[in-house]
Amino acid sequence: MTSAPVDVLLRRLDPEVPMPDFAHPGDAGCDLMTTEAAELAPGERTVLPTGVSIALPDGYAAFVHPRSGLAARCGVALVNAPGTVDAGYRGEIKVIVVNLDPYAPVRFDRFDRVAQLVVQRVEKVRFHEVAQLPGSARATGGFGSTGGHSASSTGVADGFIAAGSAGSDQD
Ligand SMILES: O=c1ccn([C@H]2C[C@H](O)[C@@H](COP(=O)(O)OP(=O)(O)OP(=O)(O)O)O2)c(=O)[nH]1
Ligand SMILES: [Mg+2]
Repeated sequence: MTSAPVDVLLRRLDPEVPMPDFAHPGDAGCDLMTTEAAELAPGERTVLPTGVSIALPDGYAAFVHPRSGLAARCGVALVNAPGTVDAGYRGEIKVIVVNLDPYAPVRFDRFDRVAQLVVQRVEKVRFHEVAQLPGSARATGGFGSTGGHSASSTGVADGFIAAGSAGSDQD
């Protein structure tokens, strides 16, 4: 059984940009296109405009995800993946791309599909401060506490995580 689609208002800021579309029934994401051509050197990043803005219903958010084909073929990633589009955001949806290929530049032409947008229901949350959290089987274990992999990066193994990055383990 398929559920009824969620209605999302969409404004085209570029009159020539095609409407976002789902390639197949059941696809989670619809592709976002860049309205500006760009070329990125290895390691370079930029913010690409998509020519669309949306109004999501209350209780929803949209997430800007990478496209796996671009990632596999060209090493293109989204710096903030997944980007979060808040229900109240009325500005142009933008895509923050980075060329992770160490050697080859990557070129985007106008209307190339650069990312995909996934609309999801999100819970409303209220925080209640407590002195102690209820116990759980995992407790404070994380960051590889269950083992099962042998990969290691010199930086992390030697403790060279930049000061100010997340990761203090308070309980
Ligand atoms: O990939 C993205 C991520 C965000 N946005 C837009 C929609 C989102 O609602 C707004 C703010 O995003 P976010 O909260 O991630 O950025 P911030 O740096 O926290 O900005 P702000 O202080 O405006 O919340 O920017 C995009 O267009 N593309
Ligand atoms: Mg924010």
